[in-house]
Amino acid sequence: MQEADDRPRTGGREDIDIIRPGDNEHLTAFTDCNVRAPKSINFYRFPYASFTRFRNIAAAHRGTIDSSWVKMGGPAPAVSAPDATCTLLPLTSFPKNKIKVLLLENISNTAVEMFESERFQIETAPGALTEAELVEKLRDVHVLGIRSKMHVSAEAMKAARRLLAIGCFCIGTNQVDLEAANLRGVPVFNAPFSNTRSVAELVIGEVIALARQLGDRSAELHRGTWKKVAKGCFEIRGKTLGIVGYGHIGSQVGVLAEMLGMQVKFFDIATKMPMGNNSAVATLEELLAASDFVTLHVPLSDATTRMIGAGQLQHMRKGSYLINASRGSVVDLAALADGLREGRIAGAAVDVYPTEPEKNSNGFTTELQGLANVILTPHIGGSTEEAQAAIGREVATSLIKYVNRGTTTGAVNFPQLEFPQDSKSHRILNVHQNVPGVLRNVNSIISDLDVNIKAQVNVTDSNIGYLVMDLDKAVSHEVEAALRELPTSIKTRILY
Ligand SMILES: NC(=O)c1ccc[n+]([C@@H]2O[C@H](COP(=O)([O-])OP(=O)(O)OC[C@H]3O[C@@H](n4cnc5c(N)ncnc54)[C@H](O)[C@@H]3O)[C@@H](O)[C@H]2O)c1
Ligand SMILES: O=C(O)CC[C@@H](O)C(=O)O
Repeated sequence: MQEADDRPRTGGREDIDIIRPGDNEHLTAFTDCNVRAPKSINFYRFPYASFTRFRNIAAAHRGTIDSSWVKMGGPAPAVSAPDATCTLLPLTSFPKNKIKVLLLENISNTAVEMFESERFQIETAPGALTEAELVEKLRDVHVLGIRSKMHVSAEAMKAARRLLAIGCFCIGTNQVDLEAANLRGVPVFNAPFSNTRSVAELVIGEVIALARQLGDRSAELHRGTWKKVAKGCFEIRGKTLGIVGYGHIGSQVGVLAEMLGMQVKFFDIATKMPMGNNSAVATLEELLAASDFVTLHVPLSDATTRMIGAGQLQHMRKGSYLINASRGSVVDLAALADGLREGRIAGAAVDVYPTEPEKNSNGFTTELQGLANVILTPHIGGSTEEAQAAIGREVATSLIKYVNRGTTTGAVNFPQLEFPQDSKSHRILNVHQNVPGVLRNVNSIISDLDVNIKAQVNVTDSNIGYLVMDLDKAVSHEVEAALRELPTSIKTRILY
């Protein structure tokens, strides 16, 4: 939502002309701010002027009064001490302080501060919610922010009548029913590479830790057992690292591993440019058979669910290691536990699990607990201060740009659109079913109303179309109302 040119103008220490004191009230108000960017009005109350009246004036200016400033009753204060200060918001099509943002799972303060500076209402919670709790919360939420735990189902979205957008403050978006969101006109944003380096560094650390059995040695000493051994411990120099999924994280791991003297091979379903001396292999089986360490960096999909099971573990070299920091369901953990017990797999580092606790305080069990040379971490691949701050900034920026301007660049389930808006026009955003005849109907509304369109862009995917129109302020509300009525319309908004 953005400032309109025709918002109430106030000048430096000038009376505000909409204030008309009643017969028995003497109320003056003026602002200390300049004409182009008014920020606040100070109210000076004389006998009989009521707080309600202040509030009404503030509301007329799309402002909010900080009530702690209000001193009711008593003698008129000196002019230098205002009774109340009304903070002005820019006049928008939907007041920003009515936009409700729900942020779950300990989302970084960087994001919270960005939403605060937009004056959105923010509610935060440290963990994920149950589906029933989410449904209840989503009733009046406009923007939902989650990380990897909160599952957002089609059912939960049904109740979310006001939901404009979802932000996944992470890379993975498998926790959201993306198609249901698309069909409801709700774009989903993520941070595709803000935690890439953090995951890659964790994986490199784990390669060394597994090769030297660091987890076990450390645990033994914590228990008071001194066990100085070289058997079964190796340098990683010259060993082969096999990377499954050579995207952002996989390729970064490949670069770092090569710097440490490893040979790097990768398998990806897409053709990828190898970094440095990394080389592609044609099949997963070939990769598994050629690697001393196998690390998984695929997204969760039908094809990757249980992509490493008993059969694939049989293809791995005897005494090799497996690292999974992708998604829990990519590996059959029972089969991995068997492989580890039998000694075919010499060690594993696992960061992600098919089922993970919703909150930090909840208990956790896995079939891998108690096995030798197994490093278990609680889904911390992206959990560094650097990554969380960068993710907070990136996803909050996308959400704010969508709320304020309708920009969908970076949305993972939505037609992509971004173009600047001329401040003299209003912008209408219309998400509609992608069926024949929609644009004909839109254009007939426009020609009936004799509207001057300044810009019109329609982008589509297989389900929906996203139409953005900048047009004359004088007719924008009529056009918006007519578009809303079209049976093909899913969501229609107006911005100014
Ligand atoms: N542990 C953590 O904290 C953590 C942090 C970030 C990301 N992740 C997970 O890591 C995954 C990968 O992240 P990324 O940024 O590298 O994603 P990416 O999209 O950049 O790369 C994924 C790669 O996997 C490939 N791929 C997809 N399906 C495949 C298949 N069946 N076989 C082989 N290759 C396949 C893709 O072509 C792509 O190159 C994310 O989807 C997320 O689930 C985990
Ligand atoms: O921090 C998280 O919750 C998720 C991290 C990771 O799995 C991701 O998808 O980015």
